[in-house]
Amino acid sequence: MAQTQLTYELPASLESWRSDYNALAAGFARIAVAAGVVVMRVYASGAKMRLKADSSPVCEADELAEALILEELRRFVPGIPILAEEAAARGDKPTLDGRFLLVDPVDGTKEFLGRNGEFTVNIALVENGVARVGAVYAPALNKLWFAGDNAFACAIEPGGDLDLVPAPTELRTRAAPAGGLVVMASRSHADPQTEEFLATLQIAERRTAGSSLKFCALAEGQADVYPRFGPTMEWDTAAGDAVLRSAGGVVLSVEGGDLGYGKRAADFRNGGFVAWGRRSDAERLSPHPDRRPS
Ligand SMILES: Nc1ncnc2c1ncn2[C@@H]1O[C@H](COP(=O)(O)O)[C@@H](OP(=O)(O)O)[C@H]1O
Ligand SMILES: [Mg+2]
Repeated sequence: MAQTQLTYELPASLESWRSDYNALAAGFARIAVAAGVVVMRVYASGAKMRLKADSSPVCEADELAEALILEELRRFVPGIPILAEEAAARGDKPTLDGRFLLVDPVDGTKEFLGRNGEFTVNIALVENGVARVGAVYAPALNKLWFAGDNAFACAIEPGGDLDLVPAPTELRTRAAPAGGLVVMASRSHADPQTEEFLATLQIAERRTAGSSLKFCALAEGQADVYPRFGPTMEWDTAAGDAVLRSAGGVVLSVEGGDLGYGKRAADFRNGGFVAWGRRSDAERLSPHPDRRPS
C-alpha cells in the first residue's frame, strides 16, 4: 500500500516543459519511486524466489511492488487497461485498445537476486503501438529516468519527493563517435545472433547491464547501440523505449520497422530489436541494407 498520498503534477523545476505527456511521465515517475520502497525492503531482507510457469524467477518484491503500482495507476489514470507482468503470469491479460499501460515491477529479477543493483521498476503508456510515455527507476542506484515529450533523469532515493529534486537533467542521445561504438548488452542473457550483429560494427567498448538500464544508457548519450535478439516481453522494453525515443533515439525491429506494442497473438513477446542513439546512425550502420529503417 502507498505510504503517503502521491501527487501527479510536474515537478516545479520542469514547469517550462509542461505538456500532458511530460505530466503523465512525472506521475509514472512518482509511482515508480514509491514502489522502490517496497522493492528495497524485500531486497534488504533477502528475497525468497520461486520459478514461474515459464521458469523465470519471481520473488515477493515483484508481487508487492506490482500491487502498489496498479493501485496508484488506477487512481492516477482510471479506465486505461493495464498489462502487468505478474498479473499476466496469472493469466490476467485485459482487453487492450489503442491506449494501454505496461508495468514491470522488477525488471532484471536475476540482477535483483544476484544483488548487483541493476534492476528497475518500469511503467509505460502505449498509444497506437508506440511506447509514448515511460518511467524507469533503479531503486538500488537511486536513479530515475522519465519521459513524455521530453526525457529527463535525476538522482532520487526510494520514496523520495520529486519536487525536492533541484532540476532533473534533460536527456539527449549522442551521434556515434567516429572512433567506434559503445555497445550495451544484457548481463544475464547472451545469444549468438547478437555476436553476429556486433561483428559487423566498429566497436570501441562493450558494456553489460541488467534490465532496461541499457536503454537509459543510450538515452543519456553514454552508449550508441543495444542489440537484443534474445526474448524479451513488452513490459521489459516499453518504458526504456519511451525514454530513449524522447531523448532522440530509436528502437527498431530486426526487420527495420517499429518494435510495436500490443502484440497479443505473440503473447506480448517482442521479436529481436536494435536500439540506437540516433536514427541516422541506424541508417548508416545497420548491417543489412534491406533491413534499414524505412
Ligand atoms: N527465455 C526468456 N523468455 C522470455 N523473456 C526472457 C527470457 N530470458 C530473458 N527474458 C526477459 O529479459 C528480461 C531481463 O532482461 P536483461 O537480460 O536485459 O536484464 C527479463 O525480465 P524480468 O527480469 O522482469 O523477468 C525477461 O522478461
Ligand atoms: Mg522484465
